[in-house]
Amino acid sequence: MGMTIAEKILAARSGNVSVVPGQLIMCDTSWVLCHEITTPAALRMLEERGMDKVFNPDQIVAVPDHSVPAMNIKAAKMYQKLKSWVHEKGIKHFYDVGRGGIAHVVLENTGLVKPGDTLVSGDSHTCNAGALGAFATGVGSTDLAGAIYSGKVWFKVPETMLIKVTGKFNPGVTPKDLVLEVIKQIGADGANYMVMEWVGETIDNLDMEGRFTLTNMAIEAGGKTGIVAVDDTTRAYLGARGVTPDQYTEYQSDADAKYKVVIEIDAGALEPTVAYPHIPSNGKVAGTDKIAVTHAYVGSCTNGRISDLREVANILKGRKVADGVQMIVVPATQLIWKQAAQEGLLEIFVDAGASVSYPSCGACLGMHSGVLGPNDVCISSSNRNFVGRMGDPSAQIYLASPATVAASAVNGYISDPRDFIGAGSAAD
Ligand SMILES: CC(C)[C@H](C(=O)O)[C@@H](O)C(=O)O
Ligand code: SF4
Repeated sequence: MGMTIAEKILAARSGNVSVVPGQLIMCDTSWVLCHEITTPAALRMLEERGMDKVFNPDQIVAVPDHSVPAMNIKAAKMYQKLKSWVHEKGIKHFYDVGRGGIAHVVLENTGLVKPGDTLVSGDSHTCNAGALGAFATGVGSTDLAGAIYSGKVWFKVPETMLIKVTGKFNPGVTPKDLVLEVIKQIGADGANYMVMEWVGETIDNLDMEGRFTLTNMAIEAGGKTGIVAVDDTTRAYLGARGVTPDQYTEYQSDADAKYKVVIEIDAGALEPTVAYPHIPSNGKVAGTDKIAVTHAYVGSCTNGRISDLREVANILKGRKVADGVQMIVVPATQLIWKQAAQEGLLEIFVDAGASVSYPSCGACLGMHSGVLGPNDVCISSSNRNFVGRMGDPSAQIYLASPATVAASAVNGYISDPRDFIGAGSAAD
């Protein structure tokens, strides 16, 4: 029987000729990604059992990102725990504060995770790396501890959902709008424990940044991970990071692979979409209701990349953030921060009256640098709008593309970015 890309990777990494959905397998993990929030608990589990070792320090990547630079003593201690472990175990892929940023985005750029690899981390957005044709997923602290110790992790082989996307994005419509529309259609549990495999001419024409936005949000539909097959775009992206095809294995889904669900989307019919509180599946067309905002947030592992910042700058250039709106822009990594500075984007943000923050998760999950107060209303380019996600439980979070966030920041209420851009900009 034919297999999907994900099934082929899981078969290869578990030493099986083939696997079928539902099968329990023990897999080798190519990479374990560690940040300072969930790794300390995993390390404590290992220490308490006298199992304080790592399977291979060279297959572990450590990036403190959520609560850095530390905003309180507790956060400082978690950071210290990660850092001292990294030094003790000789983990060389360590992207310290000032050298990294948001772990998932840092990882994209390192060239470490390659097509055909397996990656686990104690973070639900690990699915981000699936855009590279890898099987990447978040696990709990116990499985994380097991992976750190043994380099192995068990999985129930997931079913796969096929998402076929055809047509061309209209100006002002972006991959974020596509993924919000898919989640709206299938629901926040619509892909429960499934791999979301993205195919079709629209995906073929999409750059890697856009693909990462799609795979990143698989978890918001309950997905085990998202995945995109390797093509020339992937090869070129990896090539630019010094990774050549002889260093990885490309898998493609068989023509007779079995899919649990197939959905089809016409990208040309998409509109800028906003997920209303308090669930990412609550999408409506941007500008449907005139909702005043107090905060506008551009950042996160979903949409804090250079192309996102360029879209924001396109709209903010020569304009001002509305009075009464606090706009925060967070380039996802140090490299992106530097590139944005070189391209003059940071200056555009500052001239518009936006605050530019240092690379971290920060306000995305309400930890620091922009925590929302009672009844605040935030339009955010991140991925979750749950109650209390960014601060006070009475705050309202609306999710959208960076372009929609920028348009809303300028108007002071949730707005359609197409009102700000002519044909041929933003998504082109
Ligand atoms: C803190 C971490 C465990 C969490 C996750 O797993 O996703 C965070 O990154 C988030 O986005 O909510
Ligand atoms: S940026 Fe937000 S969603 Fe991404 S890992 Fe950090 S907290 Fe989680």
